[in-house]
Amino acid sequence: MVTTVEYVRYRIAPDDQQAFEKAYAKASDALATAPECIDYELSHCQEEPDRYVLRIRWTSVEDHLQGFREGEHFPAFFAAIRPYVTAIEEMRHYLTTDVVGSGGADPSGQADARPVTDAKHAPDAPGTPTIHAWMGGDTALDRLTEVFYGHVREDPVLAPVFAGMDDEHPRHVARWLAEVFGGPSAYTADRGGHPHMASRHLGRGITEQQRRRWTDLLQDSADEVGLPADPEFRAVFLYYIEWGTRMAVLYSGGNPPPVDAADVPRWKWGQTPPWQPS
Ligand code: HEM
Repeated sequence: MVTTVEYVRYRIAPDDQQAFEKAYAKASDALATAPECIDYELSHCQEEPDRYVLRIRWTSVEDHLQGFREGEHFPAFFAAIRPYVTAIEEMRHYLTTDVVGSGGADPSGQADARPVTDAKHAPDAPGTPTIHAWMGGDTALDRLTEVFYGHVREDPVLAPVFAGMDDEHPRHVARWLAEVFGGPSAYTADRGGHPHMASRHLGRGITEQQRRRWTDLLQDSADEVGLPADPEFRAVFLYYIEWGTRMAVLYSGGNPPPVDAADVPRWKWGQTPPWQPS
């Protein structure tokens, strides 16, 4: 399928690069919720470190220029990146050609590439709502984690593990889950991203019994707050939760994976895209 890809090339001085990346982490909230944006990626040049390339896949050039630019998400996006507009060297739309494919590298051979990142998940079809949007966005996630950690505090298996829990913990986990499920990158921008999340589990020695209770209570809470109950959503939700809790156990154990090895994983619908009447 032919797709519209926008490339924006920037030259950013070393002193401005941290602020630039932070600005884009903020701006990406708008991209993550814009129905015209399929996905995006900001890359930093290895040979010439003052160069960056932003790649955005749009549902069409018109959807970008009319839909997004004239829509509700653009003001926040532009406010974040406005200081860098003069640093743009090229901004163009390209159409993909038939030359596309995967390389010969074996992803499973990159054992240390854990935890998985986008690279292992095929993108959703254009126009598919994000999992985050499907489940009701940040409001639904806040409600979910509030109810869930309420149960955790009362649970004989989990209460001791969370005895020192910060009152803000439910909100932080909600922001993490939002990012995993294709919503805003607030956890990365404000909370330290994957390294912070992973390091919060180090040395905790989470047992299988605790892990299983965590997943059970989260699913009970999903029912209680009325998250969508369709098979496709619940399958992909549990896919992440099962993987995430098992990763938490690995991080909490004696030989944890490196905490800074990855970005926040971005879950896609995969085998079970949402069923929508045609
Ligand atoms: C999908 C599974 C999981 C996710 C997404 C998750 C998410 C998180 C996040 C984002 C934090 C850091 C919050 C912050 O920014 O401060 C955190 C901390 C923590 N997690 Fe997990 N976690 C998962 C599984 C588990 C499991 C299975 C346990 C134990 C049974 C656990 C125990 C803890 C504890 C004790 C903390 C520190 C809480 C505090 O002191 O405030 N996590 N988790």
